[in-house]
Amino acid sequence: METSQNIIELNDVSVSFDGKIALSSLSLLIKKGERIALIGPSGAGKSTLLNVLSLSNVSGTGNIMIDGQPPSFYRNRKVRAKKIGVIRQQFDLVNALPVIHNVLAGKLADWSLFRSVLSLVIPQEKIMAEQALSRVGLGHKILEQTGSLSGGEQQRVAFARLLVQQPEIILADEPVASLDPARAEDVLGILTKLVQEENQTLITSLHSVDYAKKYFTRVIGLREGGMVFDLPVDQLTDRHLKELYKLRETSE
Ligand SMILES: Nc1ncnc2c1ncn2[C@@H]1O[C@H](COP(=O)(O)OP(=O)(O)OP(=O)(O)O)[C@@H](O)[C@H]1O
Repeated sequence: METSQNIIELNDVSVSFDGKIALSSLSLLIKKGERIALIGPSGAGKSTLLNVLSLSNVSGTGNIMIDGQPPSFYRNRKVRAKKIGVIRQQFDLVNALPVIHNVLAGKLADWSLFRSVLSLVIPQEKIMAEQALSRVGLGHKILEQTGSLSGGEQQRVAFARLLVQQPEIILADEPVASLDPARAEDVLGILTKLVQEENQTLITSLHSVDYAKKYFTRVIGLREGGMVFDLPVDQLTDRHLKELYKLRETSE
């Protein structure tokens, strides 16, 4: 029998900055294994929603439960890192270090400080890093300086780091925004394949509707902090998209 456990539950979540609404009374249930694309015009609240889900210090109102637990349960970095992994557009890699160290940084939450510092000299768990890098097609670049890699390769290093971290939920904010279309497809293809292999839950903000349709199972349209639609990808129509992206009528 299929279990339909909600790994994320948001109830009536609102966030505003200086009185301006960024998220407005958002309620949302997300099941384990879903691949969700957040789409919508600039300023719609996509990044704010991802920040809320990452349990960053976003102040707002409403209720959040991650795998049945409130945010306070995840205050400990180790506990949080096992549940939630984040990929950002700028990858958050240390450019001056070899690739292997950036990949093993995925283990930092597990390791003692001593071991983490030691890993800068004697790479620990090298096999684990090698395996993760092979899975993203970068097994041959393990000792290269991270900053010398292309943008697409650096994003793959960030994925390898997540393979080592093994969070249950992956939040990705515009992971392909800085890549050309061929590399963007390549990177999204790898990310969504890994997520399926690992049975993880993926929530990604995207500007491309085509990528949302091709790589994700569910699409949520946000506009001005509110939800315009929440659909399985195969039910998304041009009418939904027109409504989502329409330019605001001016009074002129
Ligand atoms: N730290 C902040 N301080 C003030 N206002 C903010 C802050 N973060 C977001 N906002 C505002 O909240 C609203 C939602 O922004 P958000 O970045 O979540 O949108 P987005 O959909 O991710 O946009 P984009 O596609 O351009 O990245 C916007 O009006 C934005 O200006």
